[in-house]
Amino acid sequence: MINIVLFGKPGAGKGTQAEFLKEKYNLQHISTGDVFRYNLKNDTPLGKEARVFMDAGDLVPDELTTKMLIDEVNKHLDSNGILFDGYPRTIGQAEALDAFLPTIGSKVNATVALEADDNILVARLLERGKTSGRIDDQDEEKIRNRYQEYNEKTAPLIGYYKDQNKFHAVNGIGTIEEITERLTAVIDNL
Ligand SMILES: Nc1ncnc2c1ncn2[C@@H]1O[C@H](COP(=O)(O)OP(=O)(O)O)[C@@H](O)[C@H]1O
Repeated sequence: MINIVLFGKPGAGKGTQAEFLKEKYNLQHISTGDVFRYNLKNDTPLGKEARVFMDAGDLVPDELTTKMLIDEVNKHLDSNGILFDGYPRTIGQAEALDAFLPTIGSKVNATVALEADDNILVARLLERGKTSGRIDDQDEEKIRNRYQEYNEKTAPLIGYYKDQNKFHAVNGIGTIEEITERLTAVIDNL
């Protein structure tokens, strides 16, 4: 398996790029945000637990998130590899992933980050909020809170993966095609 972590702030374009990368490299795309939203919509026990955190723009606690993630990975053990989108988002989650993947004979091969300026990203999210129906995209305060969560809890992962020589960053500003090309240039060189 080749496992790639797609990394970036809220609104950086991870979901958009994941659609292209999963096709190109025949990877299974796992978006924790999408799995949570599915559970919210269907009002499952997991959805009920996650809702209060998600609606506020807070991270869902690690234990709940990691359990869900492992369940998802276990559904796709026969895949060519996994494109992780939205996980890990804390050092605890990264450590959990590094503990879990070897148990299925696998590892994180690389982390690829989409970089963009906060002001551009906040504007993108507010625009998305007009049509997506996502509560967490409709209120600037909730968006700012997601950035605070990112800065406090997720940004330290850059150092975590740099220490493992697995961190690659690309410029996330440009057309969708330009950014896909930058990402594929990195992945093709792994
Ligand atoms: N790995 C994770 N750990 C904790 N919470 C998560 C994780 N992934 C998603 N969530 C929850 O789902 C929400 C939406 O996730 P996502 O669609 O990836 O958001 P964004 O567009 O902000 O990057 C997050 O704000 C958070 O509440």
